[in-house]
Amino acid sequence: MTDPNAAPTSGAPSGPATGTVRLAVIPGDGIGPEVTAEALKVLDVVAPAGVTFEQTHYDLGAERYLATGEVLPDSVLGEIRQHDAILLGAVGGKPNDPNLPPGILERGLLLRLRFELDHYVNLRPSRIFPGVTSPLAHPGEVDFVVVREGTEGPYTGNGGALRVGTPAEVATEVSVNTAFGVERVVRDAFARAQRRPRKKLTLVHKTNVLVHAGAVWWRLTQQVAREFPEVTVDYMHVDAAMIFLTTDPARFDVIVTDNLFGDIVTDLAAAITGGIGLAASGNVNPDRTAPSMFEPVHGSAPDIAGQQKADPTAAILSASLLLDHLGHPQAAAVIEAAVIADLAERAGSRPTAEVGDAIAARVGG
Ligand SMILES: NC(=O)c1ccc[n+]([C@@H]2O[C@H](COP(=O)([O-])OP(=O)(O)OC[C@H]3O[C@@H](n4cnc5c(N)ncnc54)[C@H](O)[C@@H]3O)[C@@H](O)[C@H]2O)c1
Ligand SMILES: CC(C)[C@H](C(=O)O)[C@@H](O)C(=O)O
Ligand SMILES: [Mg+2]
Repeated sequence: MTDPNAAPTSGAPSGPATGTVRLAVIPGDGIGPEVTAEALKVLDVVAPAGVTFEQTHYDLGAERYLATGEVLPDSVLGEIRQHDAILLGAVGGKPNDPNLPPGILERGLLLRLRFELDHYVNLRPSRIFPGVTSPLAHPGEVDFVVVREGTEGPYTGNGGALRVGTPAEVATEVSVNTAFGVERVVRDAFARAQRRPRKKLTLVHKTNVLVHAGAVWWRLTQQVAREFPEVTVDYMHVDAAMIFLTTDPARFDVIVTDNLFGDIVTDLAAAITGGIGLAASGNVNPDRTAPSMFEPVHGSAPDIAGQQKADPTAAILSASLLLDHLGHPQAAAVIEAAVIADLAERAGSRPTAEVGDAIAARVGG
């Protein structure tokens, strides 16, 4: 999916990657390998002139953990760091799978990659493509992007538990919000809003209750807004945002929000724009100090894994975001156009590989 916001200031390529693009591929668990195979199929046929992808596949995920106890060895992280970009399928087992310690793959693998590679912009575009049915009766023209903070909030692991298993148990999961972290993601979101036709930014938070974190977000949003006088700034409490996302999603242009709110907002955004199988994302390091990582918003979907029931469109659109990030907007647009054409003609469900074949054929043809 073409990032309509690629810009020279933030989140944008410093120049097209030519020659060999080193791509780290982490298919992961459940439907991850199934959808990743289709994204790679499409990347194969779209490879922009003069560019070849040199893929390194990493068998990180539940199987490796269960066989070896390894989640993300430092040496592997070091190797991944040497790549130009990462394509990830999904990781994790069944929710509350007794064979996997809670969060072992989510925290130990996925979040570790996002944190160590400084993916502070978690970019999640939402759009209702022509021909796609939204569960909303009158969704209107929906085309917004969520800029979810990716390295802070309640995700940092700043917490603990006391007297576990007793009636006096206490558990904390502290939300970390640094001025540095908030300001940089807010500035990135403003820059994206500035480049979009509607030039509107909505801060989504809960400043009426989370008063400390909320104050940092609110103040820095106001402050950074002065650098972007053309951008209209709106604010919405996250609970009210859930109302408007379902009653009038067309009002949103760029949403900026913290890590946890962004996680929740983007699953709803996916649902109202045709389903989780269509929702793409980029974990972007706008400063390019490490490779960015592209992945569908969805998880490993253990309930449909191994059955060729997964929709690979989100993974394919994530590959499009990847190309755009690497400085190939035209190739990215070709993939997006192929997806749009395929979506317009979809009738009934098709096996995962058939969807990939159909999109790859449009891209190649
Ligand atoms: N980025 C990631 O790797 C990521 C993201 C979310 C969840 N997870 C992990 O995935 C596992 C399952 O989590 P969950 O069930 O909460 O969320 P999920 O996104 O895997 O699945 C939610 C529902 O959406 C459906 N679904 C998901 N992707 C689909 C697709 N491409 N096509 C059609 N239907 C699709 C599933 O069948 C399921 O009914 C957990 O271990 C969770 O931690 C990983
Ligand atoms: C699996 C989990 C760590 C992850 C998140 O919460 O960010 C997922 O839900 C997502 O949306 O990518
Ligand atoms: Mg999520």
